Amino acid sequence: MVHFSTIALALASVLPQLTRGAGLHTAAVAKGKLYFGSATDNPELTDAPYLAQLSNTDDFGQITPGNAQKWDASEPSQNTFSYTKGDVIANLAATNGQKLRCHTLVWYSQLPSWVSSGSWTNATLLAAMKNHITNVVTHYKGKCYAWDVANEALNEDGTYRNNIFYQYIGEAYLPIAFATAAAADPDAKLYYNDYNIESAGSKSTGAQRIVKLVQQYGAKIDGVGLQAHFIVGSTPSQSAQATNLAAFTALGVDVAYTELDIRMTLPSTAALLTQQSTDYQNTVAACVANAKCVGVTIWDYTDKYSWVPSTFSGQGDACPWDANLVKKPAYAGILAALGGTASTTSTTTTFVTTTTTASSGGTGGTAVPLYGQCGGSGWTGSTTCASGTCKYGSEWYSQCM
Ligand SMILES: O[C@@H]1[C@@H](O)[C@H](O[C@@H]2CO[C@@H](O[C@@H]3CO[C@@H](O[C@@H]4CO[C@@H](O)[C@H](O)[C@H]4O)[C@H](O)[C@H]3O)[C@H](O)[C@H]2O)OC[C@H]1O
Repeated sequence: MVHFSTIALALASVLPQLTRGAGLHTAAVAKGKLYFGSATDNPELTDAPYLAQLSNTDDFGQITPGNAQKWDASEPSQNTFSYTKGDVIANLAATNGQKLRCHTLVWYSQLPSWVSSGSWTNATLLAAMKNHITNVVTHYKGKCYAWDVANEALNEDGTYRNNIFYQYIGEAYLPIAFATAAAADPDAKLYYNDYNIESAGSKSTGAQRIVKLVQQYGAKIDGVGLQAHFIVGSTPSQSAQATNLAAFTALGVDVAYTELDIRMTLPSTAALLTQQSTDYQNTVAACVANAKCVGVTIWDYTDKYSWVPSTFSGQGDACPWDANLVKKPAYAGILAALGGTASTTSTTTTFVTTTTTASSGGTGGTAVPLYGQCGGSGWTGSTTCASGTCKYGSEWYSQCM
């Protein structure tokens, strides 16, 4: 049996576009994207190994605060602003040289009770919303690559969610929110962000309607964030996602996957992990194929800190790194979509996958996946792939070369 590294070296010598040893962000940039990133949250930043990997700019060129900038955190009582937690993550991004995606200004959830249960009129809620946006965006002015200005304004059928803002202000709250954010930080990219808009349908059409509404109002909207909280085996196909992305970008806005994770019903199996890898690969490949898809953010990188188990009972293992910070097959799927190749670090298993041409000239051609260097933390059994199989947890893999 020929060891995979022999094959990889041979291919690399005739395939000049291979990006040897690139991590996710490095590979994404090589594909013309601005970043590959991860959400994070303040409590987990005390976990040194977690923080080290989050700060690894080969994998992550952008971070997003998962909770620290939400209304309940940033303005817990009216006109009293709290930026301590958000500043920790903004400063981490600056220290690491990572972009910061800022999340989120106007959302029906995680509102302080003074907003959600307040006694409002059209004028008072409008003033409170504008005051919130102006203060928060001004505080972070110059630090946010992008703001999720409005989050989850739609029902599944594409109609407006009957949130407190819609009740008192009507649909105008959306363009007013965008205009207010633009006035406070003209350089930040301003996004509408939602889930279940990743393939064509009523909700995606509703999000396109919001883009046009904001544009018709004369306010700035730069992009649409597709959260992409997917389920293993039910993730939209690459072509369905590509078609959907094109419908947004035809409106003149950027797109980004902003909260990607792909959960499964536990316990995980080798088959589920393999399907999860395929689902991640298809999603990232859809972004790669659209020139106006600027990047992909995963909603935290490790199962150790994923929001999924606490929200969806019996489900989890949604991230590309497991709870021991070991890369799962999903990592290889993402890297394959980004055209990256493998490296091996001293602390984690890294998969070898490349998608490139088989022609000596290096143009055009067929995808050539190279799977799996077995070995490293989490792997047992044949850790060198010498026998053609290796074991992760209780499951054997047969993709080793
Ligand atoms: O610590 C966590 C935060 O991480 C968490 O962040 C939010 C998570 O996602 C966004 O909001 C959720 C999006 O998914 C919705 O459920 C969907 C229901 O339809 C299904 O088909 C789909 O697969 C599901 O994803 C949730 O209902 C939303 O809450 C939001 O943008 C993030 O801020 O927030 C809670 C904290 O405890």
